[in-house]
Amino acid sequence: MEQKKQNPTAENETLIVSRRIQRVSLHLAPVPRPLHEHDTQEQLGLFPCARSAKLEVETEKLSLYMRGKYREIQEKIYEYFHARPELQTPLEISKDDHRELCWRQMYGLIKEAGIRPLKYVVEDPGKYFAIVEAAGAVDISLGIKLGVQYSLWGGSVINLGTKKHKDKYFEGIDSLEYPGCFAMTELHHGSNVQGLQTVATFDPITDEFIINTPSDGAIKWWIGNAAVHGKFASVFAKLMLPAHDAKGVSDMGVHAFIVPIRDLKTHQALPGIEIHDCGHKVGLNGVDNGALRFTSVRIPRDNLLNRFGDVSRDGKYTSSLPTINKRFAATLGELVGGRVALASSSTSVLKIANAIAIRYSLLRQQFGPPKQPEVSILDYQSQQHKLMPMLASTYTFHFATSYLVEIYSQMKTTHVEQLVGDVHTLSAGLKAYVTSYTAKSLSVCREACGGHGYAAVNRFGILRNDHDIFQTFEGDNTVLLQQVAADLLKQYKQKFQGGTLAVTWNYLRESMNTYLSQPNPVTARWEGTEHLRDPKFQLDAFRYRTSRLLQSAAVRLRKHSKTLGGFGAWNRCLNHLLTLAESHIESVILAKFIETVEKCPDASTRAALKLVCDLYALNQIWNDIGTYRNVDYVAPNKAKAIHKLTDYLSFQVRNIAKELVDAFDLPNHVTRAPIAMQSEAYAQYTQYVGF
Ligand SMILES: Cc1cc2nc3c(=O)[nH]c(=O)nc-3n(C[C@H](O)[C@H](O)[C@H](O)COP(=O)(O)OP(=O)(O)OC[C@H]3O[C@@H](n4cnc5c(N)ncnc54)[C@H](O)[C@@H]3O)c2cc1C
Repeated sequence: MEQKKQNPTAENETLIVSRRIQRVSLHLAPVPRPLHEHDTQEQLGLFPCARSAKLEVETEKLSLYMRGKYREIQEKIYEYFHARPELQTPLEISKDDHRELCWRQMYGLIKEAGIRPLKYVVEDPGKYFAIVEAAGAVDISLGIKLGVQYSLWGGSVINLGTKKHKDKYFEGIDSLEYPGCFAMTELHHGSNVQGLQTVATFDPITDEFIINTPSDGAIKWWIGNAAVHGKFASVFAKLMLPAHDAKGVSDMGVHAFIVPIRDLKTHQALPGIEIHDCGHKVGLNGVDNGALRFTSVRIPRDNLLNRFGDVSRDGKYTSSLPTINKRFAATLGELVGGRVALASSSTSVLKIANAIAIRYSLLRQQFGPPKQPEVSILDYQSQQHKLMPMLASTYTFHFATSYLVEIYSQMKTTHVEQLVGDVHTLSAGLKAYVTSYTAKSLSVCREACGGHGYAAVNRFGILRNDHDIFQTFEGDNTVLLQQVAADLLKQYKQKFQGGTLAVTWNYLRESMNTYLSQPNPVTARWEGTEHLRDPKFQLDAFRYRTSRLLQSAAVRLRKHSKTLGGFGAWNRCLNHLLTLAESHIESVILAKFIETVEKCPDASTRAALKLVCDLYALNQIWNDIGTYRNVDYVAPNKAKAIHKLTDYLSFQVRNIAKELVDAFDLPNHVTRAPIAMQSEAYAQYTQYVGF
């Protein structure tokens, strides 16, 4: 076919356009990385810039910077299970066998490996969370079973009780002589704890409390450790005192009581206590969840966990806190440790999933240029798009949850009051944000590994099923995010009343003012890489979004409450409030990551973390680009530049993905999936199937 002749100007223009496209595509084209050393980039038609863009990362240094002082205890746990193959959870296992195995795993950790979790709950909470995280990496059921025994049952005794309770129960709980449960949820009430119906009525004649389940709706449900192993339960019930006129009783609100549920020697259920098994679950079948009904169960008055409220021998109630609501808030406030543990354990699950999906994607080859070797699937832009921002998020979560652990530990060991609000809101927010993200990512990882991702031995199915409930227990995520939003609105109100802000909210003081001024039309057009990779631009953008959401939520709530009342107005704005809470958590996560990057002493590690941080930040901004465009915070040219740079950063992160994943320090006997065994992957996999 005869080619049309172009005039010289048109030819010039075509040349210019094609050069521009070529320049742009330097950032966008998938850059296959040959697995065979003899293949050169040129043979594969690669861009020369690709390799020079690769950063040098020393895995060991990066890993040290990340894991710091808790590396040793985690390695001890991994080693313990590596040396005891009979304690590894097989893929196919019945519910009852899994429960028994999970008990033996926990027993082994305590009795053989000599780990004393409750001691750390008190003295070094960071170490305790590291133990739960490592145990969860071995089997998520084990991590949760430990959490029930030490954070929930042990934590309630330590944090809600007083010296007499610690003296009597500490050693038994730590050594597993006193396995116990945390019995809060009922058949009819989970999230709404103040709606619980179980009652504990004081009997002044015998100096006892009588625990009763007044209706089927009040049966304690989902109680971990209750179906098989528990001997005690901390039972949450409404405390009822005989009224002064001896007619009827007064409801003093929800309190916690230690109730023995099984005989210490015979292990039989005690009189008045009916125990049933909640049955087979979607996951976590190593944990024995049970249902409990109490019929006139008598316990000594001393069994009231009396830190925030007490009853004297003559039936008088005393408390340092003036109202039921304040006591309730103080009681629940003491239980945030469970959320901290879930946020860091969820990050650990995400690391395992990342490690499997990325190692496999580096190894797996499909298609390639004509007559050339096939390329690794991680060289496809689409695969990078699925996995690299996720890897960046995993890093940000690691440092954000480490920060949470740090301030939680500070709060517990130094009793600094100022930290209480911060820890409460950040633990609720991070638990909700991280667990929701991980739950979604597990499906993405499975899909990213194609058919082999579906083999149970490659772990995604088990991780997904076991982890899924992280979104619900220790506080449903939607409910927890509302606590974050409520706290933000409280802080917002205080700002205008000149009050002080909690540490993590301090940024609002400045960014609210920025929000009230119009976005700058000049900076809205800046698109240079240096500007887009400037932490100030990134953090300002995150905080601007949060401030804007906060300001508009406050206005809307005020408007709707006039006609709908407080409850109705809240519900009318609920989705807005949830977005606000997530946006705030993202702002905190980014701020912490930027700080971590800046503090890193080693230059090459810092450069790698900076790259990861930029990808996290720009990807988030791109995900919310509609919001930024709507208010002209970002002009169209800048939006395009952000998109291009995000893809390019994904590609750069891909180039150090192996090192980033190796720095998680997860040995093969912990990741376990044959497809994650790098050069051994296919051999391990075929061996598993029986070849
Ligand atoms: C495997 C497992 C183990 C558990 N272990 C224990 C244990 O050891 N001890 C214990 O006491 N409990 C335990 N639980 C219970 C758990 O803590 C509760 O399931 C959880 O608190 C959520 O309560 P719920 O199930 O009543 O959900 P609901 O509160 O009924 O929530 C159902 C849905 O309604 C939505 N919703 C509820 N309220 C609101 C609102 N205000 N605004 C918007 N949406 C709302 C939620 O987002 C959710 O999607 C366990 C549960 C499971 C499944």
